[in-house]
Amino acid sequence: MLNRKKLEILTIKELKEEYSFLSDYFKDNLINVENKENLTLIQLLDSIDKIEKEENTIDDDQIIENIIDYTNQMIEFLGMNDNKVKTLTIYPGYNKYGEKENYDKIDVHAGEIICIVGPTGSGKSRLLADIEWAAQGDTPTKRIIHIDNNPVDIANRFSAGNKLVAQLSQNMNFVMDLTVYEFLKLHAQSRMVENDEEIVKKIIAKANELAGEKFTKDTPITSLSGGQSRALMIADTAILSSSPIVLIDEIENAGIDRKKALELLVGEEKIVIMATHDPILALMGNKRIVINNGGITKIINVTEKERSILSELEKLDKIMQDMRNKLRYGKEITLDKKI
Ligand SMILES: Nc1ncnc2c1ncn2[C@@H]1O[C@H](COP(=O)(O)OP(=O)(O)OP(=O)(O)O)[C@@H](O)[C@H]1O
Repeated sequence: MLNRKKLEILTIKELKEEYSFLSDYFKDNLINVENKENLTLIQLLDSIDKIEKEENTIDDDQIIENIIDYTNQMIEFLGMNDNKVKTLTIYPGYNKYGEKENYDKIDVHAGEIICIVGPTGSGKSRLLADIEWAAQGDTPTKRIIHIDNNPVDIANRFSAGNKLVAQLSQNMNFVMDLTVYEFLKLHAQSRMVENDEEIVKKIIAKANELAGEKFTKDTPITSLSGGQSRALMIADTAILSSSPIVLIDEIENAGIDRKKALELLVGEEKIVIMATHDPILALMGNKRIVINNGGITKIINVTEKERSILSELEKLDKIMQDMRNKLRYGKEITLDKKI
């Protein structure tokens, strides 16, 4: 989407590169951009003198509003809708013995959670890497990944700014000397969102809901605990990142409310794919992909029957969490409830 903020920052040249149809729009509407491609639209309008504006009835605000409306309608019409992914498809490759995987394809839809399970060394991280890489038969597994029924074009595969996939790994180490607020504000500005203050506040509030111990906007990011920084990155990925696909390599030991974390990510219509052996997370998923010897051997749909166990598991989990807290705060361990 184009908004006023983005329009204020991008030069005419950058605008035309991102929205090629604007070249015709400028011509048709007699906006002369020749030799002015390095200016922003606002600078260009400022450079036209008053008399010329009056003669040609040029109204800056009207022009800006029209360009934003026109661009967003064209984005919609051409199906360019920024980075929204409806379906991710995995086509079969080969296991470590060179045997073909036995399935036609696996479709994953926006808002779904997929878990990857399998013994140590079986190839879970490899599958995550295939997805991150948008593999085109060019990885050891020879799998092919399609996004919205098409291979990912080369620019998108390697572009840093427009990443399809956000990767949340177990270790988050910040080295920048910034407060939480400054860090998020920078990210919000780089994404050119209009209401950055509001978004930064929302991310901090959500991250604090996920993290055990609260932090403030003035906390330096280098002094966040492991759980707090992970909570911050999850909230940031859910709310601010444009990446429609989120890959998570093990979330269970992160010291955060993992159920809320997943709900937050999926609530934003992301596709979440994670390697996990945590039964609570697995039951929150829609499907489980089972891997053995480098190959996908089974795809299990989580049934209502399986999911009905979730509330029991959550009760057990709460007992464990309470015990952990007792340990943490130096209390005696007691079992308050009957299991
Ligand atoms: N189909 C395959 N063909 C060839 N090599 C493969 C295949 N699948 C996985 N491998 C390789 O096997 C090794 C182990 O795989 P990987 O690290 O993905 O396992 P994992 O299940 O994530 O293990 P862990 O649970 O210990 O983290 C890696 O070097 C990986 O590249």
